[in-house]
Amino acid sequence: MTAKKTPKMTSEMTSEMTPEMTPETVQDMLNVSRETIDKFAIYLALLEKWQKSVNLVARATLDIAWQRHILDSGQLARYLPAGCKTILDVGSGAGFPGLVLSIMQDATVHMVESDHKKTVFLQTVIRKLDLSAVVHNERIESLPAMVPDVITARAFAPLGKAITLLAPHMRPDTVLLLLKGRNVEEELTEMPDYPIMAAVTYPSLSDPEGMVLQLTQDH
Ligand SMILES: C[S@@+](CC[C@H](N)C(=O)[O-])C[C@H]1O[C@@H](n2cnc3c(N)ncnc32)[C@H](O)[C@@H]1O
Repeated sequence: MTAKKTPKMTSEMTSEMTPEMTPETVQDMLNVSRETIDKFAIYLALLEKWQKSVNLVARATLDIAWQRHILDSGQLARYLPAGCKTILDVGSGAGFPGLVLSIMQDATVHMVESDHKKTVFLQTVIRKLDLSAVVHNERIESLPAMVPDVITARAFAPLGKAITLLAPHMRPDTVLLLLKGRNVEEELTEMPDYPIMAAVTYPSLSDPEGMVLQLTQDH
């Protein structure tokens, strides 16, 4: 590990947030096919069905799932590096953003989730949609090093803790894409001693207070 460098912060793009989002609006914003939207619809129908017996997401978000879960997760696709083949999604929960990216992308998505019931749900969606995704029912702390092209996470851990836990899985060109809240700048000042040199934030397309945080490393 080398000395910590002050992250460079830049802010790009304007929010395209709109109220009452329909699947068609999300299709336009994510620039995906009708077939992809149909797969999202099957996924959300399974989520709604399973939510009756397993607490997968906050109940209040089910009515706004296209915006809160599909768009929120799917917006990360535009920040994936060209040729991205492997994604590690940590603390996947009900599959946000990991399963959404798996539906959208020609990449293998590894999802790490410590809760057994949630992993059974993830496996069910993977089978139903025949996705190229793998579920690891364990804590990230005990997962053998994965060194993927990209690591993603939403609502997993504060930035400092997340980087410490993810460090064993990062090679020099691994990109981190994290969905964060409005306190992201505060969290950036608390980063551990790790050679991350550039932090770029993008306003969220789905959440007026949210941010996409892209972290790349010193080579
Ligand atoms: C707040 S939920 C977020 C789930 C999903 N990413 C989302 O945004 O909807 C955090 C998830 O991370 C899982 N989790 C927490 N600590 C973990 C760890 N150390 N390793 C793997 N999974 C973990 C929890 O079981 C939970 O499902």
